[in-house]
Amino acid sequence: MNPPPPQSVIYSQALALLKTPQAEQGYQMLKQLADQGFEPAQLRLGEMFARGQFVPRRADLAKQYLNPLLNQQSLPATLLLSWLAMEELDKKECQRILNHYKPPYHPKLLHLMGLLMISRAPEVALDYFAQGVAQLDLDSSFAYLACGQEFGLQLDNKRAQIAWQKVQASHYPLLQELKVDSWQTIDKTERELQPINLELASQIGPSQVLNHAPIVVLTPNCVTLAERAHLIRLASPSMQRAEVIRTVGHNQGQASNVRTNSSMFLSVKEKDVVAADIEQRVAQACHQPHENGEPFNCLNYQVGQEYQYHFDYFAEELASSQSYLKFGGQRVVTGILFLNHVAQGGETELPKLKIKQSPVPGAVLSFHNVDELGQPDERSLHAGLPVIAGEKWVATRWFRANKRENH
Ligand SMILES: O=C(O)CCC(=O)C(=O)O
Ligand SMILES: [Fe+2]
Repeated sequence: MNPPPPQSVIYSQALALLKTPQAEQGYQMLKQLADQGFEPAQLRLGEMFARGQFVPRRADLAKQYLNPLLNQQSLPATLLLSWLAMEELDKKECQRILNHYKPPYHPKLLHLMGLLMISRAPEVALDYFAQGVAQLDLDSSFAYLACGQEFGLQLDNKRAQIAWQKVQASHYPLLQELKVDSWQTIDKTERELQPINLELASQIGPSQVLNHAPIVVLTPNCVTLAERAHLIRLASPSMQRAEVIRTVGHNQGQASNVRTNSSMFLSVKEKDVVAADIEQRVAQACHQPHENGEPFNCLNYQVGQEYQYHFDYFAEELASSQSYLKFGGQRVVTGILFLNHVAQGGETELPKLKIKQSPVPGAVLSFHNVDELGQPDERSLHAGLPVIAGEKWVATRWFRANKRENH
């Protein structure tokens, strides 16, 4: 009798089957391997349940498969578990997972841990980025310089030089926001990394009220330069010509002249622990429950591109709106996070309220799309005006009336 094929062979067969009509068989093979303790299968199944690939999304099952891998110092398991914890607003658990991973740290982890700390304790974040720079990591290099600049921190001469060489040779987003002569550099001795502490207070605001009834608010300083660059980097690979869900006379999801920019939802496929953290800050700035929010819709406008006057609420008279309304109800509040400085044009205009807001990098503009009775409010009419010079990046979050079931 032939010996059974090695686990790695069964594993490859199972993965191949997932993409065929025999997906169920592939899933059962994976499950068996995972239950036998085969780590690649545990990781793959954990990721499938975390992201809802091939199977319905189930955070509890994802955790069941991924948690044992923490003891093996698995980087992907650490990243997935910390992202799930952050999505569930469980900062303590996120902290526990990240601190479970012991040095030497992977540069990707150093970068993400730094980003999680930057708006809470920038000097702690800087130490994480510095170690990423020592490993010649591009993301950490940008974040090191950006963090030093934004918070007026002193950088190590050698590290700053290495980081600058690295980013200069790349097309890093927001590179032009780095001001080469603004870093204070000295020779610094290496400091030990402090454990991640996500409970430190993070300050948002104070907000500026642009209109009282209906309320329109601008909240500056919600997101740092390094975080803005990170969001753009996450969104970039999947940007495509924007689709407008509902425009009268257009089929749902069809590309439209109302909106000439490109867009993507930063949903479970692209999201990471940092994006999940920033989502929560936007919810805070909009005074809305995080659970009611859709994932970020990231928009990019090149010169001449715009998003013409429109409403964000679902028009109840349209049949297509009913399916959107079923999961969470109406889009009651819009929060627009400005990700960069636009050289000219690109203002967000609410013409009925006489508001024309130029993008303020890192700020959130929020307004209500419904009135006190929850009915669509036409005063929320708005547009993203054409970009005249430069380009424009925003990340929009729409908050529903209720919790969204299928996040
Ligand atoms: O880009 C803007 O200023 C407006 C974006 C917008 O209206 C939206 O995302 O719904
Ligand atoms: Fe809008």
